[in-house]
Amino acid sequence: MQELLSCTNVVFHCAATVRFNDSLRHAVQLNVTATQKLLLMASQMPKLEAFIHISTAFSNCNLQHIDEVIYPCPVEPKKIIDSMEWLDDAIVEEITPKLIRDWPNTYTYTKALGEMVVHQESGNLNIAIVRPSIVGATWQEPFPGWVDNVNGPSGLIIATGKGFLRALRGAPMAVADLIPVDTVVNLTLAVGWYTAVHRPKSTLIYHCTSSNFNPCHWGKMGFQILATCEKIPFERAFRRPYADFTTNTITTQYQNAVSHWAPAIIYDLYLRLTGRKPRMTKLMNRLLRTVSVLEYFVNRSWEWSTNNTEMLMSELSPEDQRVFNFDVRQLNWLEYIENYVLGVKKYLLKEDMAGVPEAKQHLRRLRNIHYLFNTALFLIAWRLLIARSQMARNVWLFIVSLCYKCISYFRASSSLKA
Ligand SMILES: CCCCCCCCCCCCCCCCCCCCCCCCCCCCCC(=O)SCCNC(=O)CCNC(=O)[C@H](O)C(C)(C)COP(=O)(O)OP(=O)(O)OC[C@H]1O[C@@H](n2cnc3c(N)ncnc32)[C@H](O)[C@@H]1OP(=O)(O)O
Ligand SMILES: NC(=O)C1=CN([C@@H]2O[C@H](COP(=O)(O)OP(=O)(O)OC[C@H]3O[C@@H](n4cnc5c(N)ncnc54)[C@H](OP(=O)(O)O)[C@@H]3O)[C@@H](O)[C@H]2O)C=CC1
Repeated sequence: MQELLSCTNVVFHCAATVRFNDSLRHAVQLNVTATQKLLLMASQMPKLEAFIHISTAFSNCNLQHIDEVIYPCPVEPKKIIDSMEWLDDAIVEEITPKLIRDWPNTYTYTKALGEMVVHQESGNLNIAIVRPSIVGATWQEPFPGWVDNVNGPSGLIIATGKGFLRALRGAPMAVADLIPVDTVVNLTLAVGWYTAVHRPKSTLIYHCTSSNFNPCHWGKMGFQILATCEKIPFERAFRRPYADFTTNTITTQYQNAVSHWAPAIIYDLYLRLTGRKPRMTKLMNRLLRTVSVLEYFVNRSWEWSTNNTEMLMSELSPEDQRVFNFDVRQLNWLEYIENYVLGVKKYLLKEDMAGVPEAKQHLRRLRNIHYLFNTALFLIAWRLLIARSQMARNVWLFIVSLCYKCISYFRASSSLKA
């Protein structure tokens, strides 16, 4: 502690819980109280030049247009911190929806409270806040496509590529504000420099977002994910990668029943019959729970102003603009998404490119199974219908006699020609 206090020049405060479903108590402890404690610690660092707090562009996701300012919270963070000390878990759980109001989860809510704490308790510290949007794999450094966790889109890319995720409730034309992690790091370092050297009078907030500079939509992103998974498939896929966006509750429920639950149940039945432990319904349950917490962000578009970020870009020398590049206008989304999917394959799934021919062969086998299964299903349904309905029987007899007549006609005409 003594060494940290006496030697630290710049604090980059990234630690947080990013789980959307964390209990309010835990999220407050990590995202609000810990921020307060770190500020207190920072105030005892004589050599400190700058304190950079990492928040999220979604800390005010209850608003549609978000400026680079701190918005007031409905309840004072100090009151929330105090109440967590004496309320028991059951009561905290009960009052959570009332406290978080129109924030979709405890994560975004406590990140907003964390910003307010930074604002209120900055004292004489030289502070800035960086708000990244949805952090994705690297764009350039150390190499394209590097990723090390399943947060944000990465987990859903795996689920899509492996053929588990077939439908996602989302708006294909909604803005997908993804930002590569190396861009976030470059901007954060540049903010550290600017805050330490220029010492702005007030706390500046920097939006680290892409949509203002180079917008992309979920439809385009989803399309490129599928195209890459088709070109360079993941190994041992459950089904061929195919997915679509659904737009209302009924189609979502239909897709969940037919495309998610039915194959999982059938596969588990097959596992049971072959003496193995069923696992697909459990996995599907987990996937759909994950999808349900993420889909809020795929159904809406936000606008973030980026005046401070643009100002910072113009303050950097041409050499620093190159080294600490955060200008996403140069980013080619299709190339980026392809590298992202390949990065997921390599760094998360630990799959080698040498396995691609076998993975393609596996997809061809899955396609044949799919055709066979559909044909069998159709024949069974048709047989049942014929057994029960006179009209279906008549249609069937009509089709059979028509086929018979056609065959007789072609036979007769070919023997006449001979
Ligand atoms: C007109 C044009 C038409 C065009 C049409 C074209 C059509 C084209 C076709 C469309 C194709 C569609 C393809 C779809 C492709 C998908 C791409 C879309 C992705 C969208 C993603 C949006 C993400 C938005 C995120 C916004 C974030 C805001 C930014 C931030 O500040 S926060 C950081 C982000 N935080 C997270 O992501 C955390 C999320 N995780 C959680 O909240 C929790 O972990 C949980 C998921 C709720 C689960 O919690 P539990 O308590 O149940 O368990 P635990 O946490 O222990 O985890 C259990 C296991 O689950 C794994 N896991 C965790 N997160 C994910 C995840 N994101 N995805 C998958 N799996 C996850 C975790 O690893 C555990 O696994 P285990 O260790 O093996 O048990
Ligand atoms: N991922 C995203 O899309 C976005 C993330 N952010 C923000 O970026 C920051 C980093 O997030 P991300 O990298 O995605 O998340 P991770 O969960 O990967 O990283 C969180 C970090 O916090 C540390 N941490 C968690 N709990 C504690 C604790 N009690 N004491 C000390 N350290 C702790 C973790 O350390 P350890 O590894 O040792 O557990 C880890 O290094 C967060 O502030 C998040 O809000 C903002 C916008 C988007």
